[in-house]
Amino acid sequence: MTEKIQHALSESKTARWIALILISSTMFFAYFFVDVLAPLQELLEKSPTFWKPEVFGMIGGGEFVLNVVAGMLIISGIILDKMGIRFTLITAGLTMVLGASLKYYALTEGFTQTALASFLGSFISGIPASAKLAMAGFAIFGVGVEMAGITVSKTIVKWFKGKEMAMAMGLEMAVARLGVFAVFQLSPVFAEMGGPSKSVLMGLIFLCIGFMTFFIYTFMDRKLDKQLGEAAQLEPEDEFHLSDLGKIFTNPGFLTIAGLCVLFYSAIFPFQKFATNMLSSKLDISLKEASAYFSYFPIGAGLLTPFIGWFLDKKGKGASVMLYGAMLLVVSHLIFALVPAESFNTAIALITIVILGVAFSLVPASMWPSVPKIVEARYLGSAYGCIFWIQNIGLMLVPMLIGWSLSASNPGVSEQIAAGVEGAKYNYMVPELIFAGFGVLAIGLSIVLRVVDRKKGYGLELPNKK
Ligand SMILES: C[C@H](NC(=O)[C@@H](N)CCCCN)C(=O)O
Repeated sequence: MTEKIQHALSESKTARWIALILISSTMFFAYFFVDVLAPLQELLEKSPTFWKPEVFGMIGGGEFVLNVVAGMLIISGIILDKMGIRFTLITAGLTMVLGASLKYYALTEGFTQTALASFLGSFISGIPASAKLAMAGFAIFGVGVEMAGITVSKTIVKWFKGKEMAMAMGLEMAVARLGVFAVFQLSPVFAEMGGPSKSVLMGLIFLCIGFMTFFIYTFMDRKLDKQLGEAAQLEPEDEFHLSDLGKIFTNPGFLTIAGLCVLFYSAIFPFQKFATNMLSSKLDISLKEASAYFSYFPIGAGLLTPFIGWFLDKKGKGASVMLYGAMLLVVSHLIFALVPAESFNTAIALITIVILGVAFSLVPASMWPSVPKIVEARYLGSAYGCIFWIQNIGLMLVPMLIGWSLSASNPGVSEQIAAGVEGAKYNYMVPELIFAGFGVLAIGLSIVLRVVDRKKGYGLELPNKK
């Protein structure tokens, strides 16, 4: 058995990194598709789609609906543990392509002529038929992309456990964040060639390439399992059972990390949706300029993440790194909230974005490689699924909370903006204080995590590399 493991494909550095490149490429295309409409809000408000900002926001949240409400993320985790990595990667890839195709079809001219369009337009008239179908497609895509996310995490653990695990996870996230950067640069260019549907079509084509890289990876996965032979086969008592969900939800380490995850990411991903407008209001610059400043946030954070991962593999200190990340999160949101617009300038904005970017590298780099240390391998997929599920609840609800708080703390401003009043803009102090509040709670949970780690001996402060 030991000999088999010694000769396994995963012991070859080249093979491990090729496996990582293949699965990370899919995540690049997947994250590209997630935000493909984000830079096109203004275009979509016009003919032929006529999507109002609320409709646009609702479609953004649609990504998480099936995962949260129908519990699809928990089901995805169970599928992963029961059916294995290859089956789940293919299912996730096909689900993403199916959902993306529906979203594309919703934006085509052909769809407007169909009976389905007439039917979808016959109820809730405030939401156009195209938006309803696009939201359904995005919800299906959302199931696929989150299923892909948990499967990729489990795959990295399979190849890199005891080796460069955190660095590999950091690199995968870096590649995914490059996808976000790429879409902010390219989607407007594609839209200039043929409207939003062209951008979505390009995103769909990219996803098909991503499906191919997942597919190619499955051959490596099969080979690795074959080489490991019975070493890879679980004993009957090692198989996943539904009752393991109970073990996950009563594990104090899991509960603390899941709480930390929802609080931290609620102050990052929903913030990304409002950041351009916030910077443009506070710095009194155009949306285009503000968006250009902010596009460096995901790429900067992404580039730093593998280095933090490398440090965690060598030196450990994962739980402490999560605490420092939460602290930086609070500092940056407090600067955005409390520095008055008169004193806020480009330099302060950039420094604050850098601080937030560092937080966005520290926490993900240390959080995801910590999960295999707190749960057993046989239900690792379900544990990732459950954490993502809890996180998705926040990602679905927080944008609504922020939108509501923005309107409530700026009475009459949206009407002025709609009426084209010169100089009308939002003050983001209250939403920013809410984001900072999530950070304060995350600091509290990071401290709890260090205590739980010491008590239970998870080894979160130990290096990953043996
Ligand atoms: C690895 C981690 N991914 C997630 O947290 C996903 N559940 C959410 C992705 C949302 C994309 N709009 C990450 O990217 O840090």
